[in-house]
Amino acid sequence: MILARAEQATRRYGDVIALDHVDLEVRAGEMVGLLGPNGAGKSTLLSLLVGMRRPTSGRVELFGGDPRDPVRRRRIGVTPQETGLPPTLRVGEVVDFVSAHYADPVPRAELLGRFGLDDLTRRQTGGMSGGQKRRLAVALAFVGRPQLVFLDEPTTGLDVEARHALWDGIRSFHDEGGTVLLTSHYLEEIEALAHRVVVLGQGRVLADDTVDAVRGVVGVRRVSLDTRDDLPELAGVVGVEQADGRTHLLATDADQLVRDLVRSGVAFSNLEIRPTSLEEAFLTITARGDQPIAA
Ligand SMILES: Nc1ncnc2c1ncn2[C@@H]1O[C@H](COP(=O)(O)OP(=O)(O)OP(=O)(O)O)[C@@H](O)[C@H]1O
Repeated sequence: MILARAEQATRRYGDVIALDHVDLEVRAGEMVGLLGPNGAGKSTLLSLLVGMRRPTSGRVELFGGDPRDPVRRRRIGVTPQETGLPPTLRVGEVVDFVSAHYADPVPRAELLGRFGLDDLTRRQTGGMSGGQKRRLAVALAFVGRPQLVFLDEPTTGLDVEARHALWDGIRSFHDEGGTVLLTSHYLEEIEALAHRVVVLGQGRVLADDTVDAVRGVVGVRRVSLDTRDDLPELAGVVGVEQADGRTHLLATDADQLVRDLVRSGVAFSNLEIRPTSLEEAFLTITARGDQPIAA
């Protein structure tokens, strides 16, 4: 069952094309990661799907109908990128206020416990750390027992421990059958949580596939070596890095690169070839910009 859908959705802000004919389907039970650099259009896509903005052209659907319909919106949970919590209200009061909008909200203690906030029930939100506020903002997306949750960069500003606590909260929702669409700049976050990744670049879908497949499609390998020589122009090299006294080349065809290196007469040692991380694959895809690599 498709819970949210964009069909050829385009959104302009004046001259800026934030989304350019985007197709996306989110099915029940999925956890989908939306990846893309700053300005790729991730937040805009979420704002269309949750009914906060309308597409300039194309269609968006939530539970098979108009996302602006309050009946549909009551079945979703949202954490926007920026959250404003009333600073003088206590954490418990904020939760109670949001809960009051739903027929069967998650009990306060259970919700706060799930996100590691149970000690803070009586704290005014103005006295919370940035990370604590972020956890509360994410927790609030779950209070109405939503079927589908949209999280825009949920763990921005969190330290490692808080990030893991939040991942656990998101995972437990998903394990119980919930559906999640999340954006992130943390590529390890998508990898840790989601099986499917949609890569956006300059408003277009560059890839929509499993995390493994995206890596496979890109097929970039990291070729590392020690050399004192200047390297010649080498075909298929999409990135060069110097780190720890070694030279690292990101290559679309590592075998060919090694043959070219040997042929070039460059003196090198300690050659090592390994698969790239998702981050490297992602940078390669977005650098290619205009070439969609997967349907
Ligand atoms: N309200 C607006 N008015 C004008 N331009 C906007 C507006 N909102 C977004 N944009 C532009 O639309 C493009 C997409 O922005 P969007 O915020 O959707 O990207 P994003 O992928 O979420 O970026 P980030 O990772 O930085 O949050 C950008 O070029 C941005 O400057």
